[in-house]
Amino acid sequence: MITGKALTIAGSDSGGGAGIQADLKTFQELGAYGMSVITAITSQNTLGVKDIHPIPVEHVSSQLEAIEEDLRPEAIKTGMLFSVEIIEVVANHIARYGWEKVVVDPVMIAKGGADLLKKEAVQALKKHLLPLATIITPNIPEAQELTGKEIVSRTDREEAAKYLHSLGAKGVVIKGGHLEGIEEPVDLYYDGSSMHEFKGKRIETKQTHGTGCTFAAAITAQLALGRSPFEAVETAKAFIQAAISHPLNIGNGHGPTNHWAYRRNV
Ligand SMILES: Nc1ncnc2c1ncn2[C@@H]1O[C@H](COP(=O)(O)OP(=O)(O)OP(=O)(O)O)[C@@H](O)[C@H]1O
Ligand SMILES: Cc1ncc(CO)c(N)n1
Repeated sequence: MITGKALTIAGSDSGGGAGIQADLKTFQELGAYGMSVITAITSQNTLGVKDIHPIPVEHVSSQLEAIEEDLRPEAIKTGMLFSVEIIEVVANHIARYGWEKVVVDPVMIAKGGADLLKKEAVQALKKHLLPLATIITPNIPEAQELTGKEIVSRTDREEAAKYLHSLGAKGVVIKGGHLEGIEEPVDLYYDGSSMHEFKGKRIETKQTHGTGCTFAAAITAQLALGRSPFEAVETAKAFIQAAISHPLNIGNGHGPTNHWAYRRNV
């Protein structure tokens, strides 16, 4: 029976626009039951990240165990994982428990420039987590980091998607929020056999804090509710478009997106 239990394994954003908070709000809006494993606590607002407190690995591990014991998730999402140790413990548990429908958002750098993943942890993410991914959702700078190649053209994006698929990710979405010189924010989706472009309408705004988290969380909620990966990405694109199009205008920096805009159809 599908009950829509969705788990986010990510960092806490005290400002509420990204990380665990964005994920849980998105799960709720899309009708999934939200659960969380917190990997790090960030002191953060729309102006930037002030401090990061990683959670000891033993406690990341015990959160994962508590969930498996009683509330087996139907889809999971990983966000900020911060260190090699946390990546290893998360990947080990996912593999051991046989958790399926895994959305990997390879969070690396916050909008203000803070490192949310240590540089040396990129290899661990590729080695341990990518092979478990149902869908990986890098933005352009993350895709460049994961492939070691500059990404400018559509062909570059296609090659990056194919490379990440060859490392074990069943589906790859190269997000287009950072595409320069291209008017529309096109997200390229590759499922191992065909490429599909999900097109959006670019909104000129600073209110884009947590867009990546929200997008990946929407995919996760849809997978937890039994939708196909294609349908999940399609709905996530509509969800993030609505969330960016109806800004809340709070905070003095990169404000959060509006998580309730999609459901309330404003
Ligand atoms: N200005 C914009 N207007 C419309 N859609 C956008 C805009 N910016 C990003 N998007 C969309 O939002 C989603 C997230 O993409 P983006 O590339 O911004 O992720 P990200 O860089 O990982 O976000 P973050 O690191 O802030 O959480 C994608 O579907 C992208 O196309
Ligand atoms: C905790 C957290 N995760 C992810 C991001 C990326 O948006 C952020 N700024 N903070």
